[in-house]
Amino acid sequence: MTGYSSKTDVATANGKQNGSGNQTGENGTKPTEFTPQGNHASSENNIQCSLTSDEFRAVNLMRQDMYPYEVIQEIADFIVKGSGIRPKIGIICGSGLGSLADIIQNPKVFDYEKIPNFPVSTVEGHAGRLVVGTLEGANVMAMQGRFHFYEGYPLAKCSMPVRVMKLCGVEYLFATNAAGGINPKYAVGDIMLMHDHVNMLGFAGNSPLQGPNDPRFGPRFPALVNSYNKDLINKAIEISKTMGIESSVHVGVYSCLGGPTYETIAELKALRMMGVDAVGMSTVHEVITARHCDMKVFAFSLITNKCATEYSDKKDDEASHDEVMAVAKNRQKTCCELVSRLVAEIQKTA
Ligand SMILES: O=P(O)(O)O[C@@H]1C[C@H](O)[C@@H](CO)O1
Ligand SMILES: Nc1nc2[nH]cnc2c(=O)[nH]1
Repeated sequence: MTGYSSKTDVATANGKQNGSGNQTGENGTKPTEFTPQGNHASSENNIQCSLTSDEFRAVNLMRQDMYPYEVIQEIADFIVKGSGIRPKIGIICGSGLGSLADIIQNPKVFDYEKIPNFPVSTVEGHAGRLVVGTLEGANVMAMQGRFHFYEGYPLAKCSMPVRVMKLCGVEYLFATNAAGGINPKYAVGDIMLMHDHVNMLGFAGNSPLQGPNDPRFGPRFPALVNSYNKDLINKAIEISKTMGIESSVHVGVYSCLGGPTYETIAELKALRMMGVDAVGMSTVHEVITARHCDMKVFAFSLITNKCATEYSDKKDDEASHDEVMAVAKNRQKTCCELVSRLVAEIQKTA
C-alpha cells in the first residue's frame, strides 16, 4: 500500500512543496530523491528507476490512497472560500449524466486540475469539474466527473471527494451512475433507485475505509444496513408518479465491480443469483464513505444497457461505453428533473 504517514509524504506525493525531494520526513527518513538526470534513486538502498521525476510524481499522485483530515479540510476551505457557498447537497454525476451539474444556478466552476490535491478525471463522459451554486434554492455542489477504481485510483482516493463534500458542509449525497440492467424486468432507459448494494470489491478485501481510521470522519466499524435513506427513496417514488414515469422507475440492488471490463455471462448469472438488479463500476465506495461520516444518501442507476444473462441471448447484447453515453444523453432531461424535484423537497422541509 502506498499510503503516507506524515505531512512530508503528502507534499512528496503531490510534487508540490517537496519538489526537490530533499526534506527529511517526521520519522527521520529521507524521502526518495530525484537526480538532475530525471531518474530517481533512494539514498538508502540506491534503487534506480527509469521513470523521469515527473512520471514518478504522477504515478505517486495516482496511487496516493490516504488523505489526512487536514488535507481534506484544506481542499474544502479552498472550495468554500472560492465559491462563497456552503453547500448542503452534494451530487455525483454518473457517466453521461454531467448535465445534472449544468442545471445549477449561479455556478462557480472549479476544474479538478486547479483544486489542490485533487485527482483528475480520465474517462470520457466525466468532464472533471466541480460545480458549486444553487438548485431550487438549495446550496449544492456537483462533481461533473467521478473517479473509478479501474482508472488506477485506490478506492480511498476515488471517494475522497465525498469527505471534501462533508467538510464543505454537505449533509445529503446524491450519487448517480450508469449501470447494466440484470433484472429481466428492467428496460434500457429505466431508473433504479438504489435501496441496497452488494460490495463485490469489499468481498475481495478492498474498502475505501482501509487503513488507519480517523474518528473525526466516523467510527472504525460503521454499520451499513440503513445506508440508503428511505424517506428520500419514498419521496423520489412520489416524484416519479407526478412526472408520469413511475412504470420505468424501480427500487433495487446495485453492485460495483472493478471494471473496466463489462461482465461475462457467468458473472452476470452469479450476480443475479445474489439478488443484484443492476451492475456498474462506481458508487458503492462513495456511499460507504458518505455513511461513515453520517451523510444521508440517495442514489440511483440509469439503466443504460441490458445485460445478457443467458448464453442464448443475442450477440448484440454486448455492452459498450458508446451505448452507455448515448442512453444517458437521451435520459438526461428526466434525470435532471428527478434530481431537481428531490432537491426542492429537501429544501422545502429544511
Ligand atoms: O461513473 P459511472 O458508474 O456512471 O460509469 C459507468 C461505469 C463505467 O465508468 C462506465 C462504463 O460504460 O459507465
Ligand atoms: N460493470 C458495468 N458497468 C456498467 N456501466 C454501464 N453499463 C454497465 C455494465 O453493463 N456493467
